[in-house]
Amino acid sequence: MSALLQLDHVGRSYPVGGFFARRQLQAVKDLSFTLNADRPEIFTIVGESGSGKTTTARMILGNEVPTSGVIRFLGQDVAAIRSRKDRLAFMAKVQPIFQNPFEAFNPLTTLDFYLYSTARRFLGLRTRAEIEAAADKALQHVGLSLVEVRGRYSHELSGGQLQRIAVARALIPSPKLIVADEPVSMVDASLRMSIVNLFRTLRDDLGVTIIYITHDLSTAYYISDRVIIMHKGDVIEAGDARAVLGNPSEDYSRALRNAVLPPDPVAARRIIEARLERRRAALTEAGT
Ligand SMILES: Nc1ncnc2c1ncn2[C@@H]1O[C@H](COP(=O)(O)OP(=O)(O)OP(=O)(O)O)[C@@H](O)[C@H]1O
Repeated sequence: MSALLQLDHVGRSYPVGGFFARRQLQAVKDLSFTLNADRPEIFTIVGESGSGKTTTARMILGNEVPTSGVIRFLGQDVAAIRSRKDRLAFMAKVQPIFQNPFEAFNPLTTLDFYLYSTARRFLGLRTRAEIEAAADKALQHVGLSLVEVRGRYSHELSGGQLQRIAVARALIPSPKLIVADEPVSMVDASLRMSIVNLFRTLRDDLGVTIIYITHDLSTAYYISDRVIIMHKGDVIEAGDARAVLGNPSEDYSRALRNAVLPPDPVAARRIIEARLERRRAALTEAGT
């Protein structure tokens, strides 16, 4: 078996109470797992708030360096990637999807711009026709098309549609791994299943492995192949998703149920409205 991603006794601690303080908060403790390069899967990390999920995602994406252990992507130590060229090559293969699609896109920039600039940056495309073809192809994979998206702004679309566009953008460089950190918690409950179903399609049709990070036990149960459950930085359960999530032990299943975030599209809208307002005010003040 060749490993796509290997976490080998990975830990991450932070000083508590100031930089020179002796106490450390162990956000992630001794985490090990391997994703197989030959078998795309949906690998889910479930856990209540503060259990270390986002810290793990940030380390896998190379945005945070482990304080112990090593993360290897296709055999390469992620923390040791230094040059701009190597970093770009890594980012092409490992793409993130973030929680809040309303924050991922600048409200004053049309959405097609993000797709075009990703195609230019990662694929090195230069002509308008090539760039548009790459954007359209990626959008088709998520059930959209360039005709539907061209010239539109984030506030014109729902959270579910925006998250699809975020997935399309991530697909442009043909990644091997997508790290999706709470990708449906800001999406209307009725649209969540369609987004997680999309992850299945990406796994099956494009051979992309997905690391799906969530509080949401129902979508986790529905789409995951394997799951780990984290609690205060530790993995307290790991294995086949049906076995682990179908039969969780009392304590943590209760803790997780309590931790499930309500769908909050209203809050997401409020964030975007406030950002738009701030930008409009700044533009007016600058006299433009
Ligand atoms: N940069 C940092 N400095 C100090 N402590 C941090 C930092 N990042 C995370 N932590 C702490 O590490 C712990 C794990 O945080 P993390 O964000 O990884 O958890 P999580 O499971 O993703 O939670 P949530 O679902 O609320 O995002 C928390 O106690 C958090 O406060």
